[in-house]
Amino acid sequence: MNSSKGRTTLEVGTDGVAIITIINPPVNSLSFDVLNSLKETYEQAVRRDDIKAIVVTGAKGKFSGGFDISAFGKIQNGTVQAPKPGFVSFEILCDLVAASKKPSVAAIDGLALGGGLEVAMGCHARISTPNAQLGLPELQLGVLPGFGGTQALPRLVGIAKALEMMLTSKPVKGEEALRLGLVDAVVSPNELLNTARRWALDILEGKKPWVITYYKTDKLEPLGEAKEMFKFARAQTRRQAPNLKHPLVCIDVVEEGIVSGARNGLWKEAEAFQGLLHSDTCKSLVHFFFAQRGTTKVEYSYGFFIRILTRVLEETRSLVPGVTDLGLKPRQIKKVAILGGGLMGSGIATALILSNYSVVLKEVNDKFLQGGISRVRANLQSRVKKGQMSQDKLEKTLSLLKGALDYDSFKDVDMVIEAVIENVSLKQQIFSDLEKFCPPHCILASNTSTIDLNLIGEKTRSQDRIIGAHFFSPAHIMPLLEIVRTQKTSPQVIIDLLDVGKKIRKTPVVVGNCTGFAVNRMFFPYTQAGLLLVERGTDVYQIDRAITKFGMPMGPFRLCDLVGFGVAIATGGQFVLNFPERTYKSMLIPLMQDDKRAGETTRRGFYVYDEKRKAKPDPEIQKYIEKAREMSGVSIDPKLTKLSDKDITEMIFFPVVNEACRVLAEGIAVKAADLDVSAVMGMGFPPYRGGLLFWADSLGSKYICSRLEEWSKSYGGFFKPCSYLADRAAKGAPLSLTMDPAKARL
Ligand SMILES: C[C@H](O)CC(=O)SCCNC(=O)CCNC(=O)[C@H](O)C(C)(C)COP(=O)(O)OP(=O)(O)OC[C@H]1O[C@@H](n2cnc3c(N)ncnc32)[C@H](O)[C@@H]1OP(=O)(O)O
Repeated sequence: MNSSKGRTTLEVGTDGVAIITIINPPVNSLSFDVLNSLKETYEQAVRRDDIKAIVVTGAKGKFSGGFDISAFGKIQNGTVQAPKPGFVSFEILCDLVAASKKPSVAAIDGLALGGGLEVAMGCHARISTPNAQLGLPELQLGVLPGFGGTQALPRLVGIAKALEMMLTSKPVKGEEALRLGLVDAVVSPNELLNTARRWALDILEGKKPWVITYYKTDKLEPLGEAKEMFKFARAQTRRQAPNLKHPLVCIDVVEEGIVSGARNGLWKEAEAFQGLLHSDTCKSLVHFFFAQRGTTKVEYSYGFFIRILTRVLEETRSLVPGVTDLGLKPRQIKKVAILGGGLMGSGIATALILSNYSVVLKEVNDKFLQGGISRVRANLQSRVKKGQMSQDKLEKTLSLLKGALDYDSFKDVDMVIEAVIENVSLKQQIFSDLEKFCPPHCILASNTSTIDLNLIGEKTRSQDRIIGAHFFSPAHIMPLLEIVRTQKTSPQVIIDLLDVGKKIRKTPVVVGNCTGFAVNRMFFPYTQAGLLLVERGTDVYQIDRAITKFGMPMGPFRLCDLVGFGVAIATGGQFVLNFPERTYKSMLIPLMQDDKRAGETTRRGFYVYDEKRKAKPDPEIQKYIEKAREMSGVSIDPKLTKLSDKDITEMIFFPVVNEACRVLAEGIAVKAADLDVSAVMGMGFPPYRGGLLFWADSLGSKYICSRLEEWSKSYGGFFKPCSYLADRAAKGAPLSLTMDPAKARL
């Protein structure tokens, strides 16, 4: 079939129980080699007279993370041939494992996800540890469970719970799995194998039930009730994910099995899996899966190498090039100080204490300090309200937070994150103070979203430990962390912050130092394109509708209302200053702000808001648009008043793609995939489109460039394609093609 990796082993004990172990580090994924080996080993176990019963488990405390996702791409591009439909679900799990005359028990520790759980469900019983995670997350990859999971899970836990687990992709832990009937017992890791062996023998001896999952019916809801559940699930899916087909296909497949029996369901599952595997959605989501895991691999870049080497020579210090390929180990960060208890500072403090870091929160006076601590408490309280945390745990977590009004407690901190207002001289003063009061190993991070880090650290001699830690609001919820490194930031400091980022469950992306870094650079043209179109006659609300239909959580105008016009104007100012040639200077937002329409907080912006914060279009905004149009000296363009949704999407997003190309060309990001992750996690770009540049490449650089050129002739330099984009379009090359590494700014 193919030359993938991994294997299974077979070991027989004196009790006549064979232990089949899946071995394929790091997560024991089910490569074709593993699956073939599993089949062979099982056949052997069934054949051998010295074997009475079978236990399946995974090596090193992990059952299995599911089908090998790296094989998806190989099947899609034809380098590997997919096994025939039903090879795993019928041939291995149904006809070999489940139908065997020897009982099988799955011993589950760590992960049993996707295909991993499907293998376990093929067995006659399952024993797990309390911390094991069991789930079918295939929908997150644009496919459905393809090893029989659509039929097995409803038969073990009921249709309603099975649909929930598949549609949300959320795993359950051992205890909940036991309550649901997904596992038969929960034991500690060191009792796991012995319990499973004994259980298998008990089945053989008739002391425990011999259950074939696919024939089970006791958990299935009656047909009438089931039909209602399918109807409800479809309606909810259409509402929540209108652009996605595969969740609906999954519901159809589950229904087929309920209406026509598990074998028919399994056939439909096998066919549907093959079809979905080749969909654009699956290709995009698989790309995103690996892009997300690739952000922490910040490897050697030639430009960086030269600079570091030069520095080594200059400073005769032994520094080594690269970042994550240097063999450096993250240092242990125990105590972190945060300066500023506003929205950002309190959010960052919340994220840190939730991951057991000791935090000192410093403010300028007691009133502000108490305000900051209350915000942290409120953040935690909302978790209690949602049932994600007990009140007891809240108090324990909060005890990790100490308040401070001076620098006395900074003498043993390992990292400081400054999160005060965006004022250069204030930040410079703070960083000189930090240099005095913090120990020499302490990392000095700033949460600035726009200011140049070299400027912030100008008055210190600690440039090598100054780094940007750019969180997104609300910091305890948003998953992205931009780690901004200057040319002087030491690799060790980057490694340390990457480690903290992962520990607080963020996706860290390392970027270079410039105004707006990566995410805000890409966000800027998003709003600007909206303003340009509106001044020339496109309807505000049609723009927002088209963009939401494309898959963004909200359009540019609803977003402006949410962040507030004050922030929009302040960041806009930075861009006008730094990139004047491509900034569209509209007075629309300042005009509205002058009239105390400043967004959601004032309950009026581009929309009006009721007490429940529900947004409603407001015809009154027309007067501001007319005034802004007059001030810009532009007139309505009839073509722009009747744009299709597709045209709107392209006119808003192609300038964003253009800016992303500049960010790549300048070496602010090292790889296109990092920008894909940043766009999804920082901007809300739909992951099922694979990220900004992956999506752009699906349309083609030539097409994007020609449209931008056409618009730039009619509407000015804002649309002018940058040389990186124009160059790739001329060559017919993808935008994600690796740049010349010598230009990297990292
Ligand atoms: C037919 C079937 O129904 C279809 C399927 O089974 S599809 C697969 C279903 N399984 C999944 O979706 C699980 C995907 N994996 C995950 O969610 C997470 O990796 C995890 C929860 C297993 C582990 O998370 P975490 O500990 O944070 O480690 P993480 O960095 O994500 O992964 C560790 C490594 O394992 C790899 N990996 C994880 N799951 C994998 C899989 N199923 N196949 C191949 N590689 C996998 C990751 O790419 C990463 O590789 P790297 O070190 O080279 O970057």
